[in-house]
Amino acid sequence: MAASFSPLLKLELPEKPIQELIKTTGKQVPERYIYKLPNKAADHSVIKYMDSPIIDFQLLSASSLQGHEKELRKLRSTLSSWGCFQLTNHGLTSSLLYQIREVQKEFFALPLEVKQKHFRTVHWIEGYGNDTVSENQSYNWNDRLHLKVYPVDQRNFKFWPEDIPNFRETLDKYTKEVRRVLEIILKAIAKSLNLKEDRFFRECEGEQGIYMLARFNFYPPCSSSDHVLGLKPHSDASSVTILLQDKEVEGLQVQKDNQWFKVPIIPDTLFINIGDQLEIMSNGILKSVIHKVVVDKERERSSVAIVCSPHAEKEIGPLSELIDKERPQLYKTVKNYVNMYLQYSPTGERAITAMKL
Ligand SMILES: O=C(O)CCC(=O)C(=O)O
Ligand SMILES: [Fe+2]
Repeated sequence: MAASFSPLLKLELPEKPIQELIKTTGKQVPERYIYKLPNKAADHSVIKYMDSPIIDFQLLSASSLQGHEKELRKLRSTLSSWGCFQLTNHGLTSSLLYQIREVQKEFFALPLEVKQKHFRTVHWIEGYGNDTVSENQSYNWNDRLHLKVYPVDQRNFKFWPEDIPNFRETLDKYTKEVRRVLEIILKAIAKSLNLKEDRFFRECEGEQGIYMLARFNFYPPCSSSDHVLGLKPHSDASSVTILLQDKEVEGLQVQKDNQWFKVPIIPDTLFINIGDQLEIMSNGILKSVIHKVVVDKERERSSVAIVCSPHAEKEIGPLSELIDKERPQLYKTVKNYVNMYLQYSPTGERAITAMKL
């Protein structure tokens, strides 16, 4: 059975980026940014660190290596409990990680007149700006730049800053490297579930190529940081998200068994999380992790997420190999899940809940 969509909501975008807002409001947090639910989780001191294992990319990629099978078992176990892990030995050089962080820094440091040439609209996320929310929902304390990076012919250069000389080249290089990692990760995940190695990869790649969106997140500091959230609790719409955290400033937290855990910063690792679409395809074996971002009182924080999804026209649903008597089909099938997600998330509800049978 295919899922149906709720009617379009009235969506709102903040008038100004936070970076501009804080120039005029000083320490006062505007009402619309105050996160209304009890937000004890913003208190770093009482939250433990996530202790999911670190996964070694080299061991995942070569079946000939001793330790490959063990790493696959670790992968399956962490993805069905935490829904995320930190990846080491991925082959992205420190110099490339430095460069992508540098171009990001340069973008957010550009004057508003320049950045606003790349403003997003209320109708679609690509471009510079905050997230849309529906009436009465609070805004995230976060300025973002979203850019389609793959397939290459889908790039919309009007959103790409031309004032930063290395921007295109760096993002292009970064995308290629993340795609390389993504392919191996998707293959390893399939193997870990005893599926054919290319099962998830082909499902995501389809005929049109996997869809990759780069999301540059920038969280200015907020002196009343326990009243705001950089990102409200959410799961990603993606199959898989590959995230480069800030080098120094923590903020990302993940939920497991209704408890929040801080994600530690481990130099040069990538943080990988399962998104809703892989939870659906795996018939609920893999968990699309709920996560949020808290804001630092004094220091700005940045991250670069690459969210990877099948093409909108590709119908997705639980794989037949993962449905049986013990594990009946848990989710409907759907086309353009991202669109469905974008209709639900401004309300604070999870689209994946509507996908359950
Ligand atoms: O900034 C982070 O660490 C997380 C970003 C995130 O969750 C997202 O972009 O979906
Ligand atoms: Fe996220």
